[in-house]
Amino acid sequence: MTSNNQLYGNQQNHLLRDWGFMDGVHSEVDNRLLGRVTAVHRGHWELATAAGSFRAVTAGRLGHQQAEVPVTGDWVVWHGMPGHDERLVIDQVLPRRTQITRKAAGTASAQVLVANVDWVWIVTSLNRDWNPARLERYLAMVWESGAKPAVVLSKCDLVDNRDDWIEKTEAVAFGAPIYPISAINDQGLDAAAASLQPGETVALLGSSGVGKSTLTNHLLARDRQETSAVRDLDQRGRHTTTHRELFQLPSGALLIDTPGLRELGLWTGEAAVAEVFAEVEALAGACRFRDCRHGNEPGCAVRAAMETGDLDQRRFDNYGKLQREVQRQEELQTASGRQARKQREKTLHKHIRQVKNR
Ligand SMILES: Nc1nc2c(ncn2[C@@H]2O[C@H](COP(=O)(O)OP(=O)(O)OP(=O)(O)O)[C@@H](O)[C@H]2O)c(=O)[nH]1
Ligand SMILES: [Zn+2]
Repeated sequence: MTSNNQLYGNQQNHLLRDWGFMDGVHSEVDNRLLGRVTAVHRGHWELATAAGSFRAVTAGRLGHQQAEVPVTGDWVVWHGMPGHDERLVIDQVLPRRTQITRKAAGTASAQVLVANVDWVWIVTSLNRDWNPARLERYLAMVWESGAKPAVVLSKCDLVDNRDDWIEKTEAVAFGAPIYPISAINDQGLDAAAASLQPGETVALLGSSGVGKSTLTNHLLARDRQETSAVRDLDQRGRHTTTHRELFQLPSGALLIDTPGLRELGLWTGEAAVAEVFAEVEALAGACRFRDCRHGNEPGCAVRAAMETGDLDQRRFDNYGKLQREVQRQEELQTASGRQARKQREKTLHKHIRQVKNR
C-alpha cells in the first residue's frame, strides 16, 4: 500500500529533480526542507523548493561566515511556511559537490561564484575577445572547481576562418569539448545544448559582451535574460547581467548565466594548473634533474622543446606565471605556508650569496 506521505514524497522528489536534485545525494535531509538557490540578490535569495519558488533570507548566523553564504546553485535547508511567510529562512548550506572560486577582486579573500555545477562553458567570442592566457586561467579555475570545462567560441559569424580558431583553441584547451556557435546564424546551438544530460547544471563564464545572455536566451527559447540589443542598458549603453541566475532548459538541463568577469585571480589549484599544462608537465618529467627550473640546467627537456618549437614560449611563460600565482595564494592561506615561503627565501638568498662569492 502506498501511503499519502510516500506519494507526497515522490512528487516532491520529482519537482526537485527538475532543479537538478539527485537521489541519494542529499538523502539525509527531508526533501520538504530542501531547496536550490536559483538567484542571489542584494539581501535576499531566490529559492526553488518542492512547493514552488520563494524569496528567502539567511538565518542571522549564516551571513557572518563568508564560506557559508549561499550562492546560486547551492542546495540549502530552509524553514518557514511557503505561501504564508513573506520569506523563507535558509538555515544551512549543504556541502558543495563543486564550487567555482576566485580571489575576490581587490581583497585577499575567496569568492565563490556558483556551486554544484557539472560543466562550465567558458565563453569567448571570435575574434577580439579570444586570448590564450585568459583561457588557460579560466581552465585552471574550472579544473580546480571539480566541474568539467568546455569552451564555447561565440560569434562565429564574425570570422571566415572558423576552423583556424577551433584549432588554436584546441592547442590551448585540449581535452575540453569546443562548441563553435553563432546566435545570429543559429549555428552550433543544438550541438552545445545536446551535450548536456537532463539534471546536469552548466554555468556560463566569460568576459562582458561575449554573448552569454544571448546564448542563454536562445537555449531557453524565450527572452528571459535581456541583452544589450534589447533594453536595460547601463550608462554606457550596454546591457549588464547583474546577478547569477539558474534557469531550467527545455531539455531538462540547468543553466546559470553569470555577469562578465573582469578580474580572474586564482585562489588555489596547483594540480589544476598542472592539468591545464599537461604537456609542459610531461616534458618537465623528462628533464635530467628532478628539480629542474628549465633555466640553464643540462638535459632540460622543456627548453629543448621550446628550441625546436614543439613547445610555445608563451605557454611555458604562462604556466610559470599561474603556478607562482597559486603557490603564493596557497602559502598565504596557511601558516605552514608562511614558513615554507621563508624557507624558500632563505635558500634563495643563500644561493645568491654563493653565486656572488664565486
Ligand atoms: N555577431 C554576433 N553578435 C552576437 C552574437 N551573440 C551575441 N551577440 C551580440 O553581442 C552583444 C553582447 O551580448 P550579450 O549576450 O549581452 O553578452 P554577455 O556576455 O551576456 O554580456 P554581460 O551580460 O555584460 O556579461 C550583443 O550586442 C549581442 O547582440 C553572435 O552570435 N554573433
Ligand atoms: Zn628542465
